[in-house]
Amino acid sequence: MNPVLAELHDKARAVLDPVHHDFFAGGAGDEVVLAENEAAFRRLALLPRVLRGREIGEDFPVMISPTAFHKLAHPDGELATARALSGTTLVSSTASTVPIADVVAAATGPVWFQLYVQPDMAVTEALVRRAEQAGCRALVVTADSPVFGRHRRDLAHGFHDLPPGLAAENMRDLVEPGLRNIAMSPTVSWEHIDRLREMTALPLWVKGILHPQDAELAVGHGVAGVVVSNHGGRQLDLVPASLDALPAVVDAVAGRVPVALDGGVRSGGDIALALALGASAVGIGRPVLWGLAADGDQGVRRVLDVLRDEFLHVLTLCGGELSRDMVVKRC
Ligand SMILES: Cc1cc2nc3c(=O)[nH]c(=O)nc-3n(C[C@H](O)[C@H](O)[C@H](O)COP(=O)(O)O)c2cc1C
Ligand SMILES: CCCCC(=O)C(=O)O
Repeated sequence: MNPVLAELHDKARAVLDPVHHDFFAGGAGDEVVLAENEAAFRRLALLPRVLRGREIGEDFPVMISPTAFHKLAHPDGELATARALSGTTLVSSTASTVPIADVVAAATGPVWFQLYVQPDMAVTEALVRRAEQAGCRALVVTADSPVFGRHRRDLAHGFHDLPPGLAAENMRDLVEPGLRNIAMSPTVSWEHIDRLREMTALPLWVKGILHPQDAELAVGHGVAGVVVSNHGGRQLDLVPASLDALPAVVDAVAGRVPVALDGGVRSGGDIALALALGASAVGIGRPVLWGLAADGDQGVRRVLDVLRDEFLHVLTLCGGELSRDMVVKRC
């Protein structure tokens, strides 16, 4: 892990209510997948190419993955995260504690809207219109959550509601006045993806793909991209590390749409490994929350800056290009 990220996590742990720290840090079940997401990177090595004789560009293929409830981390919540982007894309959660229009207004980079499809499609449509009117550039439908994950740390703390004064603001006054809960439903299907495509011209990504046949289905349903993700180990605690699931999805998609990855990315080297295995970009979840809790927008900026600097350094050391033949197992 990049030491700056470790330092920011230490600082976040010191300032956060332990219940909120554990909400951010925790995973589902025995937290096997949570640990595996990071461990998977340590099992791989990169074989650099040399003497390629080229300067590298400044492209930084990183997005901020959608995470809920930023006001639990910092009083400015998602506004602080949005201010820190300087060109990086923020995927803003349905469960943000700031309305999406305010997130976009504060943003210094593109904002995409992460959508939990609501079984009442009138509610889903109202969310989509809200995201469109706010100026979001894409929708990211989270597909790995037919039901809430069971997070033992939250259950042990009895944490199931936001404290008074905080709410999932995007869920206010949709269809009718008042605040709705975010529903997760096993009835959500590819048919909803088709309906969303008819409903909006925004590019539609699907997040939470692990099985190559689902990647194939996603392409068949006309998505603009897929995100290989296990929700940071917060849903099914039986799945592979997202890095280990990546190559089969990349093969199934075969270049037809971009394939992003999130889960366990903690250094510039991790970004390079994911790209070498075929990811077009990576998403960062918890480290952004640690930066936010430690130091608001400055902390988030620091996370992005150290990852950018480290990634470009690793890329230079690798000869400026990354491909699957450069990845080997450590023995
Ligand atoms: C506290 C927390 C809240 C999250 N909330 C959402 C969410 O609202 N929507 C979503 O699609 N994913 C959510 N995720 C999953 C992240 O988008 C992402 O897949 C995961 O955090 C990536 O792993 P990382 O934290 O190891 O970088 C959440 C993750 C965390 C840690
Ligand atoms: C309704 C909030 C969902 C947040 C989430 O996706 C998570 O905590 O992993």
